[in-house]
Amino acid sequence: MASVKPNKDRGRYTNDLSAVTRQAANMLLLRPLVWRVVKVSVHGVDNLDGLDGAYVAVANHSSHLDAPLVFGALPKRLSKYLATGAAADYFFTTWWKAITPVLFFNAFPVDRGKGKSKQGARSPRSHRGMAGSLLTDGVPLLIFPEGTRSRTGAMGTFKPGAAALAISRGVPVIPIALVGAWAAMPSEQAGLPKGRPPVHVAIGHPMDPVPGEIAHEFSERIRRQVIELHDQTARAYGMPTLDEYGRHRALSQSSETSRTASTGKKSTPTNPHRPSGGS
Ligand SMILES: CCCCCCCCCCCCCCCC(=O)OC[C@@H](O)COP(=O)(O)O
Repeated sequence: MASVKPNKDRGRYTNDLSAVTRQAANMLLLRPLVWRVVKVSVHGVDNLDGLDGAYVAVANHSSHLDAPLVFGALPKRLSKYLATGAAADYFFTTWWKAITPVLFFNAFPVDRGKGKSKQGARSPRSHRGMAGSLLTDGVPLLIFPEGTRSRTGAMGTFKPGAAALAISRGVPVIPIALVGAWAAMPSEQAGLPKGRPPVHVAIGHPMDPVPGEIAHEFSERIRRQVIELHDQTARAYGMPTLDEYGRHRALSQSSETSRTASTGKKSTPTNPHRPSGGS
């Protein structure tokens, strides 16, 4: 059963001193670093005029730049207490892996059903209820509903949890599309982006569930809105749309199938925005 103890475990997410320190660390350290290694353009901040109180921000996930991009793009009044859902099996296995997401992004653990459950350790399902409790406390959430970074640039399916949370707590969803983040820093790349590639953060109008809408339906509507924001921006700046990434993946898969059949060797996905043979 859930082992979240309300005040002990959640107090730090609403702590004022932590919030001010986090904002300063983001504004003075991480934002300048990220804005230096990629050329960031933010669109649609006006769509958030008048938005107050808790919300769920939902974005496509393609790189480790994604959380810093969202924190750096949102107005300060909205990012102050923002807490980011981070994979428990990836970021919360040791204190040193948790330190960056917790200090900069107010991260809370999300279970993906992965990871080993050692005796005495938290089970892979022990953080259930945490996100809902934070929203109830008035803490806005940043959730990447794909649950994993894109390996190809295309967008994956959305888990309906973010939509379900917004419905159950009666808060709006802010749809956000991150364009160019995969090309800038794909998951297999160890270092920082090279050549200051362009990245766009497109923020949409807050979305409310319509009466009677169930989580899967709302989630699908949010996903379509993220795709729309992504592709409108991508077309405007001559960058690949999600469909183009999807087609490229399909082509690579079919050419890989024929290559594997003839050579027995496997290849990794290529980046349609990079010269072939580039690192
Ligand atoms: C300029 C470089 C700046 C680098 C900052 C690094 C900060 C990384 C912390 C981000 C924490 C946000 C959590 C994102 C949501 C999440 O946890 O997604 C899972 C993946 O992510 C890792 O799993 P996977 O994609 O499956 O390998």
